[in-house]
Amino acid sequence: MNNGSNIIASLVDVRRSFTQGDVTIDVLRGVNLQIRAGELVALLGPSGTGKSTLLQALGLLEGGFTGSIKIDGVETRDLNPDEHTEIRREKLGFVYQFHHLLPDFNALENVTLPQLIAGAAPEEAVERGTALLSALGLSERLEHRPSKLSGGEQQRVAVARALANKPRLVLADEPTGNLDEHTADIVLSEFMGLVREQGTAAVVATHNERLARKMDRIVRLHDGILTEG
Ligand SMILES: Nc1ncnc2c1ncn2[C@@H]1O[C@H](COP(=O)(O)OP(=O)(O)OP(=O)(O)O)[C@@H](O)[C@H]1O
Repeated sequence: MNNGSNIIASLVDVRRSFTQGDVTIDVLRGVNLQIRAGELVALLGPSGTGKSTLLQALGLLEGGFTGSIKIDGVETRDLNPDEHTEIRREKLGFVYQFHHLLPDFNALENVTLPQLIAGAAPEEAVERGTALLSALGLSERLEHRPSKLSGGEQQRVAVARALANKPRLVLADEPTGNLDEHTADIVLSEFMGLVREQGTAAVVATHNERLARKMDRIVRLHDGILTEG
C-alpha cells in the first residue's frame, strides 16, 4: 500500500545524542530530509559524523531519536516495535558494509528466505530470487554458500536479498566499503542499475565522492546538520 504521495521517507528536525559517562555527543542536531519515490540519494560525510546513525533513524532500527520520521506517509515515532518491524519488512531493504549473509544457506536461499518469512509462495520466492541474482551475474552461483563466493559476489547476494521483498526504500551503509576500488565500482553500478529498474528509492552512505556523483542527489552530514549538494 502506498499513501499516494511521492515522498517515501521524510525526516523533520531529527535529533540524536549519545551519552557515555560524562560526555554527551549531539550526533544529529536537527536533520531534515525528504526522499522521493525511486530517488537515489548519496549520503556523504567524514567518518564518525553520524551517517550510520541517520540510516538507523530511517530504518527504524534504534530508539532515542526525537523529531518526525515518516515512512510512506506514516509517522513512526509513536508506533511500537512490532509495528516498526512490519514497516521494515514491507517497505525497507538493508545492505551493510559486511554482507551478513547466513553462512549455512546458499545464495538463492539467502534471497528467498526473507520472502518466505514475508509470506511469499516458495515457487514465487525462488523465481524472484533467481531473477535478482541472475540480473547481478550470479546465475551460476545460486547454490554456492557465502564462504564459496568472492567478496563482490557476497555483496551482490546481499543486494539481491535487500531487494527481495520489493522494498520502497533501500538503506545502504557503505555497501561496497570492504571491496577493492574496481569491484566496488562494478557492484555499486549494478546495485544502482537494479534499484532503478525496480523503481526503488535508495539512500547510500559512502565516503566515495566519485560514486556519489552518479546518484540523483548528494546530501552531506556535517556537525550534525544535513546539507544538499
Ligand atoms: N550506541 C552508541 N553509543 C555511543 N556513541 C555512539 C553510538 N553509536 C554511535 N555513536 C557515536 O556517534 C557518532 C556517529 O557514529 P556513526 O557510526 O553514525 O558515524 P558514521 O558517519 O556512520 O561513521 P563511519 O563513516 O566511520 O561509519 C560517533 O562519534 C560514534 O562514536
